[in-house]
Amino acid sequence: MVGEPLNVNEFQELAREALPKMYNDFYAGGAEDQYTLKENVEAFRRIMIWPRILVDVSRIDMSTTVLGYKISAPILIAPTALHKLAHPEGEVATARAAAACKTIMVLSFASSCTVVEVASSCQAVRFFQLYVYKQREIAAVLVQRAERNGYKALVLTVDTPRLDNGSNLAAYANKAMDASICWKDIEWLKSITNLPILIKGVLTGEDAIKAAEVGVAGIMVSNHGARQLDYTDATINVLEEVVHAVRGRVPVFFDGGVRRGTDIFKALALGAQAVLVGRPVIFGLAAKGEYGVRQVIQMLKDELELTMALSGCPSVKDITRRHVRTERERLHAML
Ligand SMILES: Cc1cc2nc3c(=O)[nH]c(=O)nc-3n(C[C@H](O)[C@H](O)[C@H](O)COP(=O)(O)O)c2cc1C
Ligand SMILES: CCCCCCC(=O)C(=O)O
Repeated sequence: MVGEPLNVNEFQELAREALPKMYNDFYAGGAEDQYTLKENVEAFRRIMIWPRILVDVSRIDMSTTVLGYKISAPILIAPTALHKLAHPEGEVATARAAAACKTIMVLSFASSCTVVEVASSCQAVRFFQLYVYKQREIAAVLVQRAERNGYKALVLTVDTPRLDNGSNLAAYANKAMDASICWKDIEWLKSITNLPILIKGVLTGEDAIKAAEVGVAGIMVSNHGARQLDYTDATINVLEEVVHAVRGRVPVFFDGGVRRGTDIFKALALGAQAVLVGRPVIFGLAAKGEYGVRQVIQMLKDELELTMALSGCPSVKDITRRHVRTERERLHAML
């Protein structure tokens, strides 16, 4: 590739050129046939935007709040493992980019920089993503360390009772992590922390209702970037079911396949409070370190701002369900 990347997708090619094949495969790949990996992106393309005209869009305000923390735009950094494979500065560089962009980074449990290194690298709101060891006392130590170091929420990832990529990391995780975790364990987690708990990996209305009932502070609709169970539906296709089931009791966040500002607009229109971005951040980091992550987030912000202006939405609150039509709705309208 020659020249500067023009959009987030072009960072994937830059990362492929920069990384050893094994690392790139780890970051870019999905589970098995990679059907859901493709669908996470493709499903966005089947949702159309219905713009409104003659609205004053001379000023666009993308800011929003997540668990009470103000951020510049509804775009968070998803937890992803092992950033030092992408760049020697690893998660510290990603955290600095998040701070510069005034957004929140969710630090992966499998971070290659320590919780303390990342916390002391810059001022920003950070959340900590958790997998639970069979030895619960280790989980308690990790949670309390995150709390002591100023992380503001726990993100419990629940779609990984087993990891599915055949790597040594997966073998280790399968041995060490607790596949018996179930709904009652949310009570246990609440008993060892004062932090709000978000649950990541919800894909059905039924589970969203249970999550709201056990008192989580937020729900993340996610299929783990299509790295776990192949042939789950694209996350954008299940978002609305979750939003309806939750009935506003807790905020719903979204990830999977977000590559354009229009994708973010569509997710917000379907009820997400904010989106999280996984691979594009790693691709930015691999291509250009901290600056690359900043560029990726800035591109998404610029695209979202343009989409809002052209759709007649001066603030994120103005983005409504009426601003998008799903494929099903368009087919239905033909009858
Ligand atoms: C290389 C890689 C590593 C990941 N590691 C984690 C992890 O450690 N914890 C976790 O909860 N999710 C992990 N995820 C899933 C992301 O948090 C997120 O759900 C997903 O990447 C979103 O999809 P996207 O990559 O299409 O944006 C990982 C994803 C990738 C691509
Ligand atoms: C104990 C390490 C677990 C690493 C899991 C990384 C991950 O979630 C991924 O998708 O890769």
